[in-house]
Amino acid sequence: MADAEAAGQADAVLLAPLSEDTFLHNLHVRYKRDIIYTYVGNALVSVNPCRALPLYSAELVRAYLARPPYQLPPHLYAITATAYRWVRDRNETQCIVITGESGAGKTEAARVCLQCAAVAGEERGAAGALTAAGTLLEAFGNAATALNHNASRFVLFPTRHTPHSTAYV
Ligand SMILES: Nc1ncnc2c1ncn2[C@@H]1O[C@H](COP(=O)(O)OP(=O)(O)OP(=O)(O)O)[C@@H](O)[C@H]1O
Repeated sequence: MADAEAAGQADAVLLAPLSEDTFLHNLHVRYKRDIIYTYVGNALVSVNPCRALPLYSAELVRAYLARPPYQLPPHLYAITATAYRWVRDRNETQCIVITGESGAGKTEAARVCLQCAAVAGEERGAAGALTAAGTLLEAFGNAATALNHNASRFVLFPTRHTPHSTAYV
């Protein structure tokens, strides 16, 4: 229980009182424990850790795919798994909107979402191919700026088509 409290509130909507101060304090508490994802209702806030954290694996993708939303801690996998289920089960096109200032981690977040979708679709080698394609595009289209040593200087509009004939962006 004390541990859960020390980890902050997983969904900022449940903060009492909810204010800018308590919201930022909650993100800070979680960030100090390497918990970079926090829900705000059905949106996800991600804080750039600026270092590699052991938060990503195919096993974890499968765990998020196997559970309903909100049963596991906030994660990009939960967002992507929910979108994937809507594509698979309801044949509805889904769009994941990722926004933030330069260097916030949008490109990394998009990569995580696409890798999750590749694992979800059981496409062998797709996750690796996506990473390789991203690295190649970034070699031509990225540059260092004051805010980000690897800033995207081009527009990337990844669209993933599934056997269900819907696009996954
Ligand atoms: N989840 C993460 N884990 C570890 N490092 C990260 C993560 N997200 C971002 N970073 C680090 O921050 C850097 C900047 O992230 P990224 O390029 O994704 O930002 P961006 O929002 O796409 O920036 P820009 O709009 O300038 O292109 C990355 O090169 C990486 O070093």
